[in-house]
Amino acid sequence: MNASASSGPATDRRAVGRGGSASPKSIRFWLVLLVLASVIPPSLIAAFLIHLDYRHGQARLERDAMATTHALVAVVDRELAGSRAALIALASSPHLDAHDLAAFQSQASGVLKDVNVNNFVLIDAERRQRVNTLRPFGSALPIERNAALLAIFDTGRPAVTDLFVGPVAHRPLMAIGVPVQRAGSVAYVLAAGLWTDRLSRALLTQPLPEHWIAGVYDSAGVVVARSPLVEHFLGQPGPPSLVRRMAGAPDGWIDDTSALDGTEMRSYFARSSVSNWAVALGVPRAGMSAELQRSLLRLALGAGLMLVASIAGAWIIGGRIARSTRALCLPALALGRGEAVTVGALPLKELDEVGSALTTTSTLLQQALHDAHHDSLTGLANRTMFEQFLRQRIVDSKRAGGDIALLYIDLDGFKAVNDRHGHHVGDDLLREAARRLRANVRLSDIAARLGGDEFAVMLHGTGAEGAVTVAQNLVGQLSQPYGLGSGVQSISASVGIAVYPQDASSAEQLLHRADEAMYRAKAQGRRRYAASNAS
Ligand SMILES: Nc1nc2c(ncn2[C@@H]2O[C@H](COP(=O)(O)OP(=O)(O)OP(=O)(O)O)[C@@H](O)[C@H]2O)c(=O)[nH]1
Repeated sequence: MNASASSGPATDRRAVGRGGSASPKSIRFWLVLLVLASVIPPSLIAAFLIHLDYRHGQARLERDAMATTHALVAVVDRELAGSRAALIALASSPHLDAHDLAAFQSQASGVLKDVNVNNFVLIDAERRQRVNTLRPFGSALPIERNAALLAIFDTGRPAVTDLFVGPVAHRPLMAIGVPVQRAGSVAYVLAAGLWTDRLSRALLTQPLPEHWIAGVYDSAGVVVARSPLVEHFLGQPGPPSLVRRMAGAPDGWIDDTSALDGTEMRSYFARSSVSNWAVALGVPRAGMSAELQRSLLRLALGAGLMLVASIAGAWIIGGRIARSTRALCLPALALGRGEAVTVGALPLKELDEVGSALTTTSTLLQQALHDAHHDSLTGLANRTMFEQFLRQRIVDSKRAGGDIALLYIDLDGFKAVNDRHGHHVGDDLLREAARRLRANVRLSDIAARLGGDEFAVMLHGTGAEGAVTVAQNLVGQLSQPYGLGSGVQSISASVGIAVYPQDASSAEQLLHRADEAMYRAKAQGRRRYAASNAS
């Protein structure tokens, strides 16, 4: 960018003055604001949508977990139902009708191979175990003490025991008992013993998500089966809050229960209608919100990075815009002082357009200034400009010394050219006279058209003697024939000479003296020069 500027922007700004007291914000401020407005609201909306999605996911998970719990109950029930069917079939054995218990044991042992039962026990009304397939027939067998099985003699209805340690098996097991009805009363209770690892294995085969815990609890809330780690928890009472909750509802869920291994869980549970046992499905609470936290963290990181990158970008772009904008200040101020301004290419289109506008305005202004100070016909300085120059030169001369000679020139017989050949020929003659004037003085001298057919030349650093020489030459040059229009025009010129400081002390006086001298030359017969009276 090129711009001529003689004083700093601060001075000019003071000179121009600014209205209003609120300080305007920088382009960087607005760009950063734009970035914040573009990044933060969408990020908040995204966070809200993620949270909404999480809530939907939670609801879905709850439905899935509840459905899985019921499915696990069905698994347990299926296990028990299979055993009960085998029991009912066996209870109708003809060997029992015949009280042939040896044959019955043999039959029961045969059935064991085909059903998911570990042993059969036959209990008589005296509470004695009469058959136990774990022992050969005839072995000494204990008195049955399991209350749930013994109650069948009174209720006549099948029953499922809680977990107990079998007196023959010597291990934790559960049992299903059915009545063996003979002659309208319960003659025997036939029970099937089930090792609980069968249930745990059944739980293990369920496709549960990682860290989910499935547990089967008997009616007393004792762990009957568990997946995983049943070996650590079998026979232990379940978490008290869960056991209490399970006792009060057929199904549901409970928060804040601690699993037996200490994990914070949300536990979903459902009760089996067959056994009065319950199945609980523990879902770690940490896992439930971890995905939400991860998503929100990812979003926050992404938004943060985007924010930092965008603000950095806005800062850089804002800086470029600000620099380019400020680069227009000096040319604009120079333009205000009337100086010629040329603004080079700028990196931003709009600012480049402003720069071009400044250059164009400067060109127009220079043209207007030129027009205001020059004669439009001849291109010479006009009277206004000539007088300004003259005054300035006299000021300079007063300080630094030196003569200024002023030649006042008037064409002789010009009116006749106009009258005879028309104004356009007169104009051409004036233009040619101006050209001859310019051509016959130094570049440092100033030639002007003062009006009509009157011209003036200011000779800087020239005294009376030099002025006479120039005047003589100009009379000769301007009096040469002018080949214009249809013919050759012959006119002449009269020149008056006045010299500063001997003839005048001011610009006006000097002009006046030269004008007087010019009239004297006319009076003396034209085509000549005359010097001021004072010299
Ligand atoms: N063509 C033309 N004529 C002009 C212009 N300005 C003034 N004039 C004419 O120039 C003439 C000047 O008048 P004078 O100075 O009396 O004419 P002159 O014949 O030179 O008279 P003397 O100076 O006494 O010799 C007038 O007729 C004006 O109309 C112009 O721009 N163009």
